[in-house]
Amino acid sequence: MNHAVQFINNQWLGGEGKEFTSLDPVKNTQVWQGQAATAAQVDTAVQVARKAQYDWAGLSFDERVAVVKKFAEQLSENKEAMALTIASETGKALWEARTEVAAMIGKIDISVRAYQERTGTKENPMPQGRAFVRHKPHGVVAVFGPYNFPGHLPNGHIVPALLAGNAVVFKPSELTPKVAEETVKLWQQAGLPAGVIALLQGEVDTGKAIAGHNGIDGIFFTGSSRTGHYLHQQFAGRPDKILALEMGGNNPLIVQDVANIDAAVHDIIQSAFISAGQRCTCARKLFLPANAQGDAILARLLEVTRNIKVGVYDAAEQPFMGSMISVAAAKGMLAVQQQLVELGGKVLVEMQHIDVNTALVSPGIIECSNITDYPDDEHFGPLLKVFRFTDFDQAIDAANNTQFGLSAGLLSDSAELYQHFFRRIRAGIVNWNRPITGASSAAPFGGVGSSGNHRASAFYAADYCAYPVASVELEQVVLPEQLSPGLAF
Ligand SMILES: NC(=O)c1ccc[n+]([C@@H]2O[C@H](COP(=O)([O-])OP(=O)(O)OC[C@H]3O[C@@H](n4cnc5c(N)ncnc54)[C@H](O)[C@@H]3O)[C@@H](O)[C@H]2O)c1
Ligand SMILES: O=CCC[C@H](NC(=O)CCC(=O)O)C(=O)O
Repeated sequence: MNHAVQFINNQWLGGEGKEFTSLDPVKNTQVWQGQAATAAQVDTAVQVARKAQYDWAGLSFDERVAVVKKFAEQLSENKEAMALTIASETGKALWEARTEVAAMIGKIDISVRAYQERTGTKENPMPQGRAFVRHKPHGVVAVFGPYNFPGHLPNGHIVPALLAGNAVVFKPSELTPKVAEETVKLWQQAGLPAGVIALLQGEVDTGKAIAGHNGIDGIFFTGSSRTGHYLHQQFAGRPDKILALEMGGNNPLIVQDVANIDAAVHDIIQSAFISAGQRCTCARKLFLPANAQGDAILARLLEVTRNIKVGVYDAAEQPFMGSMISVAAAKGMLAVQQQLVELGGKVLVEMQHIDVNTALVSPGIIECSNITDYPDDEHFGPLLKVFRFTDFDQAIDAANNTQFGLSAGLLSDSAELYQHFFRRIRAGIVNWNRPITGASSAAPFGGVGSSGNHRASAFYAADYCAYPVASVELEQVVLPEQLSPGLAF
C-alpha cells in the first residue's frame, strides 16, 4: 500500500520510489512502511520551498518565533507519544527517549537566544550615519538526520534554520522515518506556512538526489564520518553552498589519580554504554594506569558492567540500556569484537547477542593494550576498549592518535593534571570528572579532524543558519564635509 508519507507543499503524498520499512528492533514488528521520494519529488519540494522561503524570511523574527513556539507546545502536548515512537523505532529505553523529547523542547528557547546572541542585529554609531550587522538566511537548506537521535538531532538543525528564515528540506534516516513523520506533523499543526518544511523520506538514493540538487543552498548533516566525507567531496568546488558536518568520533577517556572508584566507574559507564553505545560522544577507548589503582577501577568496572540491565524499551522496570538500532548493527558489533580478538585483544566482559532475533546486546569490555595496529574506526555500539598506560603523556598521545576529535575526558582529582590534559588533547568537547556524553544544547557542539568541518552545532548552529550582512547607512545622500584629494564640487 502506498501510504502518504512525503510532505510537500503542506500535503501528504505517496512516494513514487522504492518501498522501504522501519522495524521495532526488539519486538520485530513493522513500525512504518512507505515509498521513497524520487528525484522528481525532490525537485518539486525544492522548488516549492524556494517560493515559500521568500515570505517566511519576510516575516519578523518575532513572528517566526511565534510559530516555532507553537511547535514546542505541540511537542509538549504529545511528548509521551513521541517518546514511545522514538523508543519503538530505535529500541532506546523509554526513560531515555523521554530525555530526547525534553531536549527537543528545550532546543526552542535556547535557539531563540542563540539567534539573538550570535546572529541578531547589531548597530554601531559612525561619524556619518550608522553601521549595522544583520543576518540573512541562506535560502533552502537540506537537513540530514541520523538514527540514534531521530528527534533531537534533526531538530537541532531544523529549529535554528527556520528561526533564521530558511526553508528546510528534511531527509531523516531511513531507519527512523516514523519519528520524522510525527515531528513534521507537529510542525504542520503549529501552523508553519505551506512549503517552508518538506519531509522527503527515502534511502540513500533520496539523499543523493537532495544533495545533488542545484536548488539547495546548503546541507546541515548529522551522521557518519563516511557519509559526511562523501558530501564534502560532492560539495568540492561549490563555495556558494554551506555545509555543516556533525560526524562520528573515536573518543578517549583517561583516568588517573581518583579517590572515589565508584564515581569513576559511574562516569565511565555513562560515557561508554548510554544509548547502547550509540552516541557520537560515547567513550570508545578507556586509558587506565597500569598500577594498583588502575586494577581496582578495572575490577569494579567489570563487576558493574556485568550487572547492567539491558532490556525491552517499555519494560515496567526500566533497563539502563535498550537495544541497538537493528539486528544487523548488533551483528556488526559482534564482528568488531571478534576482529579485535583476532588482532590480539583480550575479552574482559564479553559483548553478547542476547537474542539473535532482536537487536539486544549486552555491554562488552575488551583489553586492547597489546594490539599494535589498532583500527582507527568508530565502533558505534556498547564495546569499550581498555588500554593500560604507565606514562600520562603517552596516554594523551595515544588518545590523540586518531583521525577523529569529537569528545574526550579526564577523570582525575588533580586540577593540575586536567590543565595539562586540556592543553594537549585535541577534541571539540573536553570534560573533567563528568561523563563525555550528555552535551548541553546551550554550548557549541562539534568536533575536529574527521568529526566535523568547523561548523559546530547546538548553540553555534545559529552561525551556519545565516550569513552576516554589514551595512553603513545614512537616511539621505549627503556630500561629505571632507572630500578625497583631487575631487572638486
Ligand atoms: N557529531 C554529531 O553530532 C553526531 C550525532 C549523532 C550521530 N552522529 C554519527 O552518526 C552516525 C550514526 O548515524 P547514521 O548511521 O544514521 O549515519 P549515516 O551517515 O548512515 O546517515 C545519516 C543520514 O545521511 C543519509 N545518507 C547516507 N548516505 C548518503 C549519501 N550518499 N548522500 C546523501 N545522504 C546520505 C542517510 O539516509 C541519513 O539520513 C554515527 O557515526 C554517529 O557518530 C554524529
Ligand atoms: O550522538 C550524538 C549526540 C550526542 C549528544 N549530544 C548532544 O545532544 C549535543 C547537544 C545538542 O545538539 O543540542 C550527547 O552528547 O550525548
